[in-house]
Amino acid sequence: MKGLNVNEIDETKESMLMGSKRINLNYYPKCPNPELTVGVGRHSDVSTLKVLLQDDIGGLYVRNTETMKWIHVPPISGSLVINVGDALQIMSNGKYKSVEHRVVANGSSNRVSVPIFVNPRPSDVIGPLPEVVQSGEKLVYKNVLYKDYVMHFFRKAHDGKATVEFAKASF
Ligand SMILES: O=C(O)CCC(=O)C(=O)O
Ligand SMILES: [Fe+2]
Repeated sequence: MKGLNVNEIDETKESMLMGSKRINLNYYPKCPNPELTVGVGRHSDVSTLKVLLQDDIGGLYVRNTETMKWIHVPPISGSLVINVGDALQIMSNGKYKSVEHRVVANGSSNRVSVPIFVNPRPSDVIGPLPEVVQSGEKLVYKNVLYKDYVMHFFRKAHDGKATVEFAKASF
């Protein structure tokens, strides 16, 4: 938060940054032809942050934004993978970028993943934090009701980093 000029987290900010949590339970049965199927299609998470305890199976890929190449996250059992999500991209006015990722099933093992999503509350209106834009920088994102943002994400198929366009400022 220091990198965003935020030195104090009051109740409103606490709610916007971490007012609700969600846990997903993902099961990827072993798949004889992983290249012919989709584990989880490419997307960014709608959360502020996501925390995922790793096992030794692997299958999570993240996208390098410069080369656009997919990088396999090395499965280090017991380590935590922490992803920036769209809510933090919006609140940081684009300084922190949510990571595009996808999941490929494994050819020889079943895999279970249990990501923990730390989110704003559904009733929070999120937008670039005042501390981030106090120097007068251009607003890249507008204020959106977080519930509307999440509904927009779930109404469509996964489509990479397109969800965050919903919160793009249009002026
Ligand atoms: O299973 C994984 O490694 C990640 C799953 C995921 O991206 C998600 O649940 O949003
Ligand atoms: Fe995800």
